[in-house]
Amino acid sequence: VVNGEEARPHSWPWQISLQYQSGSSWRHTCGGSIIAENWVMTAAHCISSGRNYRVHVGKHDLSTYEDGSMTISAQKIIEHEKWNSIFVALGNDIALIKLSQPVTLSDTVHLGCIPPAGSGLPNNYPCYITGWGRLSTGGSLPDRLQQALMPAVDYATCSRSDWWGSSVKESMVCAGGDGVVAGCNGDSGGPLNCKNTDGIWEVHGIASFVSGLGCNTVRKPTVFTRVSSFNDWIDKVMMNN
Ligand SMILES: CC(C)c1ccc(NC(=O)[C@H](Cc2ccccc2)NC(=O)[C@H](CCCC[NH3+])NC(=O)C(F)(F)F)cc1
Repeated sequence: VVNGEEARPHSWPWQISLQYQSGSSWRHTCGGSIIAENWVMTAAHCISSGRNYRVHVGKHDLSTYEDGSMTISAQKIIEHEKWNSIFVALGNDIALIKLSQPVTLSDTVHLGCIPPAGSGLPNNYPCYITGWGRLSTGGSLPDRLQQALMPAVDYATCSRSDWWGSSVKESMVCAGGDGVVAGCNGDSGGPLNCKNTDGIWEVHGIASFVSGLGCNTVRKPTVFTRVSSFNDWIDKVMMNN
């Protein structure tokens, strides 16, 4: 997250770190959200075939051991069947990870809420991006979870030609774009958190892409997979696996 701040520890208890095995150690590669005791939602572009993945839950500082945190291996990873890594602009950048064992819910490990199917966000609706992604374009990765207020940008604005144009679809959610705050590499797969009118936090987005010109590029908001376009797919996958 570029130009964010350190989150209060465990204030986003559905946020996970997706890690892959690199030799004898494990590396953070993406964020994700716990949506059921044995399911994590992330971005399809986070998944590379031939890699071994595990999920780290209940974490704040990735560099230390933290009581109540757990690492759980991925038993099965299902990418959206219409995801095409060559054409990110087509969307469907969503994957579900079935965990080898259910998480133990606690005050540092909670489920994230999926918004109602089809629910949208008005322009400028306040949301937060969270993640352990780069602190600047090409910059360093933080140890501690970052957050940033990133107002939603409606489709009418985000699809303007001087914004994302036709690269953005209605199955995506845009946020930010002020040239200051942004998601960045390593935030991929993580949540866009928005509090609904009942005061409940919902995971409205899965971080998908930012501008190749740089993470915080003005009029190039961070683009998220719109979770409320995939309620049926999510239900189907969890029922059938
Ligand atoms: C829609 C299509 C034209 C499109 C495809 C990809 C991009 N962007 C990118 O690929 C930029 C490149 C980059 C590298 C380094 C620093 C900053 C930006 N990276 C990203 O957007 C990365 C990884 C996406 C991989 C998609 N295959 N995503 C992110 O950083 C995040 F957190 F926003 F999700 C932008 C547009």
